Amino acid sequence: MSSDIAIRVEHLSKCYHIFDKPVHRLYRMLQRGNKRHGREFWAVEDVSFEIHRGETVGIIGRNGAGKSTLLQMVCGTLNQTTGTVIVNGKIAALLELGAGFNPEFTGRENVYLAASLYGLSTAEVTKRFDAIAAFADIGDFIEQPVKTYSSGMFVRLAFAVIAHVDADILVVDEALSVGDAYFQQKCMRFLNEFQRRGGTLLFVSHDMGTVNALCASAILLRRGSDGRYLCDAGTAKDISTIYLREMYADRIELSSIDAVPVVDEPSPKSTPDADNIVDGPMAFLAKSPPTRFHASSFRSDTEGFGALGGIITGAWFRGINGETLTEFTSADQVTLVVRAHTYKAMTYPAIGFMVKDRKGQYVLTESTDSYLRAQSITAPADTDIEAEFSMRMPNLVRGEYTLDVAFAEGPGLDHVQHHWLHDVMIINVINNHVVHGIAGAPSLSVRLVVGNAGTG
Ligand SMILES: Nc1ncnc2c1ncn2[C@@H]1O[C@H](COP(=O)(O)OP(=O)(O)OP(=O)(O)O)[C@@H](O)[C@H]1O
Repeated sequence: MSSDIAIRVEHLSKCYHIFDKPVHRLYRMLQRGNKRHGREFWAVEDVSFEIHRGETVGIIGRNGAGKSTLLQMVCGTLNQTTGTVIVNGKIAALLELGAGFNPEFTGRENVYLAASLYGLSTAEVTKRFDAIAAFADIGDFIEQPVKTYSSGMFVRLAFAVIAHVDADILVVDEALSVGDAYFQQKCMRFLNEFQRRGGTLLFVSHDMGTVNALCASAILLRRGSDGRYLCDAGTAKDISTIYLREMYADRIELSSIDAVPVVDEPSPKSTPDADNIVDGPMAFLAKSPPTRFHASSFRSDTEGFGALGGIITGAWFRGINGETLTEFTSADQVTLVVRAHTYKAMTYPAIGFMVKDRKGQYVLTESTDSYLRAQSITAPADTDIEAEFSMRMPNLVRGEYTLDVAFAEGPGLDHVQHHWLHDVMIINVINNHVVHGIAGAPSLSVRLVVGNAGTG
């Protein structure tokens, strides 16, 4: 196999035997495969593809499409019925909660057990144990049997192990990333670094935004309308477009079958809300509902880096009366204050912030640098500096976000990063009307004119 191929799958299939009653499985075993009992179910059929080293590939398909079955065969934890899998390099996977763990063993014992399955010697695990425990960050639970763990703790420990076994290929099911926002950001940083070092990543996801953000290419598994099993590979953009098109095509079919004419509801014409009627009987105007935000307090014990000529010491949202805000909306004028402290005299001190979504993508960033560069600001040693960013927050899609803050010195790209702190604050966004993309348009009003469209 060419040395730049990490995985080659050829005509791979998996057939399960389904039995209506448990006893039928026994009959079949006793009668050496007599097919009278049970029936065959092909979970994966005649799949072929190649993945190059260093590629990040999204594995997509609806529930039951065969993603886990395929990847378990790729990882060697499930035998195929037919076909071949060739893997070039060490592969580690986070596909099933608790796979490779013994529930009766403690977290520590399971680290040794799981890492040994990836070929690490006891001495090698001992050398890495502290780093694994620090990554998992589950405190004293590391000495408890894993059967007492929450699913979040399981994932933390399992991810910590696969992050420390020097895998060349990682297989991660996004559905298992059930950790909190801090842990999720830690995993995303690890995966970004793994990609940067040339690792090959297979990422199972149902979220096309994530697939497009993380992956260059994707593989789509499904059964066609004629019942044939299909596997398409291509760019993430093309494959996610096929997936969404097919999913919505099905929904349109369903809704047209299910649609029942509604006769009792008032027609738009008779809507009694006079505020909605602007000009003419068929024009409707609505105000965009504000998005609600909840901001946690500042946390300084998070991961960070920098030359430490100064440090970030605080960050909070402030209202127009100077009060600290934990709850606000997109309609409110708010100020994000970021405070730093200098340990040395600085020329051009600059402070910036970045709001990240759960996948680690920056959705909102700002810095004092581009606004204040011309003003040649200096700051003596041992001084507090505050940056104030006054704004209205955009209508971000519902979810959990985190805030990174950074303190640098020097203009533009020619700067020293003194302190970059990850995830100093969690920002929860409650938005019931924006469901796609990153944010809703900052609409002043939304109007629908029925009948006279185009007349002004
Ligand atoms: N041990 C088994 N015996 C019989 N059928 C099985 C077995 N394991 C999986 N299947 C079936 O194989 C099909 C593919 O399952 P698989 O778990 O691979 O799908 P998936 O794409 O990973 O789904 P999801 O997105 O829900 O995790 C499903 O119809 C499932 O019911």
